[in-house]
Amino acid sequence: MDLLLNMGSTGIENLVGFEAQYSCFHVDDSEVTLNICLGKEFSGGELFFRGARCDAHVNSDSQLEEIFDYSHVPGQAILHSGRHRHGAKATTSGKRMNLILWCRSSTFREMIKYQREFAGWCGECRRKKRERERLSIAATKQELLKRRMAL
Ligand SMILES: O=C(O)CCC(=O)C(=O)O
Ligand SMILES: [Fe+2]
Repeated sequence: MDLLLNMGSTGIENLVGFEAQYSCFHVDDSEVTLNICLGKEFSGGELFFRGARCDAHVNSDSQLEEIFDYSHVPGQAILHSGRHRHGAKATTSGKRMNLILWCRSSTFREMIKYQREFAGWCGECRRKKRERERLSIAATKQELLKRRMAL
């Protein structure tokens, strides 16, 4: 969500559209993806999301709270960050037709190279930052305890 909000101001200058064709786990070459379910009668084909990641962490594990599945509804669309790792499960019966629109912004791609605070949208960057803070607090507590004992 952070990524979607942050890119709002940069504008989209490039749109790529195609019919859904792959189901493997991936990130899109887009800032934002619009996935429109055109129908028809089908079962299966659920989307599964496993957390947004920057290039450095694209293969890292998912945390439990990042696991999210979505069942397509004909006539409805889903908007997601291109960096949100996802895939589509197999269609188990019928025919599913989805129109995918990749919205790209080269301005946004440049900005995230230089603006460190944008790293907050990557779940793994956030997790590592929290871990560093936890270790630093633990070390400070330990140090204070040692000093008190030495008095
Ligand atoms: O609905 C699908 O089969 C493709 C899903 C996908 O890759 C996307 O929404 O970006
Ligand atoms: Fe995709």
